[in-house]
Amino acid sequence: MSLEALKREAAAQAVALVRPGMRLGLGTGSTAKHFVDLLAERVRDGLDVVGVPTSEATRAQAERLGVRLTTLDETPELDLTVDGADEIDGALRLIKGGGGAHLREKIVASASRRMVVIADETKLVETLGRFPLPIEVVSFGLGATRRAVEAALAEAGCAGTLTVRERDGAAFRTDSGNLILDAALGRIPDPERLAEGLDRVTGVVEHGLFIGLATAAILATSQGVKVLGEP
Ligand SMILES: O=C(CO)[C@H](O)[C@H](O)COP(=O)(O)O
Repeated sequence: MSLEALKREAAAQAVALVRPGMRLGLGTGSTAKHFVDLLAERVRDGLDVVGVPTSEATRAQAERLGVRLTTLDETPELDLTVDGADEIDGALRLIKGGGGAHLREKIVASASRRMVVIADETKLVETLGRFPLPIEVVSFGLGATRRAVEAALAEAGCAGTLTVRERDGAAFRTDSGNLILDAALGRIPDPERLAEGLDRVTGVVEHGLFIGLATAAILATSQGVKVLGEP
């Protein structure tokens, strides 16, 4: 099976968890895109749900496909968020933000009773950190924020380089207009400690470590679907 087929399979399993009347968080990325596609098919068949998109890209896709949308202002509590991830460990800790949407993704997941991660098997790791950790920062004071982030990384036993994310030769801007520092660390020995350290840095808007948020992960493998946690 191709990677794309595995992602779609994980998305299909997650769509099966959706019940009429649910308030959903709609994730961002290529795997979450399959989920929104498949959800829209069920909506066309009469399923009544409402969703909060985690990015402008997901908003555009859901609107185009006729999935009814709301906001966290109108609907501050959600039943289920389904989203992809860049890395998942056995304790359901995640790295997210490869698409630069982790700020809204974390807000939406935090407002949700359950967060189910969908991914292909390549995302499951022993130790987080092979994927560069995205850290969203405000552009004002970037040099000082960068130094404070480096100190937080060192304090948490991480070594590596920080790169300002670019796209098409210019600094990448998130949906909220901020910059992203990608931290290439190789491994993160203590994700909780690093998350706490980064949370304390003024100028950091949000980082891509999701700890204690995912309640389950649906991982599509070439041998079938593997589920971690309680979906
Ligand atoms: O966190 C994300 C976006 O900010 C995505 O969920 C993550 O990058 C995974 O994307 P994909 O399903 O395309 O591999």
